[in-house]
Formats: sequence, C-alpha cells, structure tokens
Amino acid sequence: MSFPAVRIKICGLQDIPTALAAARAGADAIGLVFAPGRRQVTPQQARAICQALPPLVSRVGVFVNTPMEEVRQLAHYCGLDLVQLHGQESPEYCQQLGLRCIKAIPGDRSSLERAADYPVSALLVDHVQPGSGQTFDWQILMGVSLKQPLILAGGLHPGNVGRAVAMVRPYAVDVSSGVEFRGKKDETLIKAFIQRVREVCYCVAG
Ligand SMILES: O=C(O)c1ccccc1NCC(=O)[C@H](O)[C@H](O)COP(=O)(O)O
Repeated sequence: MSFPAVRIKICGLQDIPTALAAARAGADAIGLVFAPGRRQVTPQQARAICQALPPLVSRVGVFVNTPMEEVRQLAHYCGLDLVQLHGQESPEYCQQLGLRCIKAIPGDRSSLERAADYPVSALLVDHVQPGSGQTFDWQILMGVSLKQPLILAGGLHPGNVGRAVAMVRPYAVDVSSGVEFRGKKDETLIKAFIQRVREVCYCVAG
C-alpha cells in the first residue's frame, strides 16, 4: 500500500547552512518566523536565507496579527512564496492581502467548523500554542473533510510523524521543535524526520 507523497515544511529556520541542509534533505518548504519569539528572524536574515535556497523550495513567512502592508512589504523584500498566519486574521484579511496564504488554526472543533470561510491555499492545523512542540488530539480530524489542503503541525517529531501521517493522511506536515536539539535546528533530526515521512508514504517500514 502507498499513498501520495506528503509534503514537508521545516519551520523556524534562522541561518543559511541549516536552511540549505533542510533543502538537501528533501524539505519542500521552509518557514521563517517574523513573529516575536526565540525563532524570530530579521528581514535581512530572512532575505539572505531566501536568496541562498535553491529553486523549487517554497519560502514561507510566519506572521501573527501583522498589519497587511507590513506583510506585503516583507514578502516582497525577502522573496516569500507564501505567508503563514497564526493570529486572529479574518477571512477578509486573507482575501485582501493579495498573497498566497496558509491560515493556521488550532486543532479544536469550533476552529475546524469555521475553517471553510478561509480563502487560502492551505490550512495548518496546530496546537493552540504554535511552535511549542505540543500535539493536539489528531482524532479530532477523523471524518473531517476540509475544503483546503491540510497541513498537520504541532509536536511532530521523527518518532511520531509516521503514525500521524498514517492516521491523518495530510497534504503536508510541518515541524519545528521536533527537529531541534537544545533549542537549535539539528540536521540529523531534520533528515530523520523527512526519511520517516517518506518511509510511511511508501510503506517501506510501517
Ligand atoms: O515557532 C515559533 O516561534 C512561532 C511563533 C509564533 C507563531 C508561530 C510560530 N511557529 C509556527 C510554526 O510553523 C510551527 O512550526 C508549528 O506551530 C509547529 O511547531 P512545533 O510544535 O514546535 O513543531
């Protein structure tokens, strides 16, 4: 048995060598966090990472309740392909932004019920505290058919992503904390994560 290849996004990258390592390992997309926090990058760092990456790796900027014009300017300056919105951005905000959007929502019933309103390229279903390395109950996604492609996030790591993919069958998975060691992205963990996703898709092991 096999099922379509699940895309992989490695989020919270902060330097060129690690971003290149993620691309070499087979990441389809990388995330650059503009929201305040320990993974925040400056516009200059983000632009340098975007310019260094090879083609066909999507550059995603992560924002929380940022004014539209600021998001547009940063997307243009850095060369972002998509923006990922983790705040209370409305469906109208996503529509008016004029950029390809991923809307992040918490993995709970009421958020999933409102998801259809969002005119976005994909929905990222995450733990209520993004970037915290915590999972939500994936069972909530069983029997839910979303209009938009589903990106599964929240507490994924090489040890649980196989089970998550087999159970949820998402369009893509997103990881940050689960490929870090002592708070820094770790190339070995990134490779292990990507390999595990590939294995489960082709049922080499599981
Ligand atoms: O990572 C952050 O610091 C962050 C801050 C504010 C909003 C979003 C943030 N990260 C979002 C991500 O894309 C994470 O990859 C996603 O929430 C999964 O994180 P994790 O549970 O650590 O794998």
